[in-house]
Amino acid sequence: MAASSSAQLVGKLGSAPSLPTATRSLDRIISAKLAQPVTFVTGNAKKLEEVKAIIGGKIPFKSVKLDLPELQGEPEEISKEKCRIAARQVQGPTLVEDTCLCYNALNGLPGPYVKWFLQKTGHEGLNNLLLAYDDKSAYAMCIFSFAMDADSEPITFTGKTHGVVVPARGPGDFGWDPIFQPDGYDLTYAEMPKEEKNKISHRRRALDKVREFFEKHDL
Ligand SMILES: O=c1[nH]cnc2c1ncn2[C@@H]1O[C@H](COP(=O)(O)OP(=O)(O)O)[C@@H](O)[C@H]1O
Ligand SMILES: [Mg+2]
Repeated sequence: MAASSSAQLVGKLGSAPSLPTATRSLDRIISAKLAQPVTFVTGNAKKLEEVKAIIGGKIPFKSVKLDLPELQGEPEEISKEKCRIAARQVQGPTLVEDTCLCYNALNGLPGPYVKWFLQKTGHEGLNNLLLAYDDKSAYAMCIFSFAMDADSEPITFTGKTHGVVVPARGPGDFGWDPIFQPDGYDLTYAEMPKEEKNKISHRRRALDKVREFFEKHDL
């Protein structure tokens, strides 16, 4: 979807012969950049769905399905390292993201390791981790990393949404969505209409920053 909309955009820009010269030359620069869209690398179909819904058509990107190895460490470094590995394969502008669910009572854990906790212990296990604490507050965090190519240092864009961890409610088709209830809502991410989640989510907030960066640098 995004790939085809960027192709349409390139097509549109390329067929504007009646524009003033200054605009035309700017168009040429933009067209040249759009000719090589950003490759969003992810092995997670649900993430891709949301990224498309949030920035599809706004940033020219295509996607490649690839499960990348993840370093252990601080969330920002994990995302950056994912990006370095991905950029070597893409050989061009590369975007990746890593997502964390961070419990305040546990100083940010499970954080980047939530994937393995979810896989091994499910929603119930993720709730049980907080049994010993009154504080059920948490934040969802998404860190996108972007690199122009394999030789450039990735830049990161972080988005956070604060909320509480609750017993699972709602459809279970995306990760820990059923156990995360964002502040100001009576609904978990899973119970909210997709469009609503995409307006306030950690992913949306991070992607707003990615988009600002692309706009600022005329990419
Ligand atoms: O927006 C979200 N809602 C619920 N679960 C999510 C969301 N984003 C990522 N996850 C889940 O959080 C875990 C950590 O994500 P990570 O970024 O390492 O996933 P990936 O390796 O599948 O790309 C995974 O289990 C993923 O499915
Ligand atoms: Mg991860």
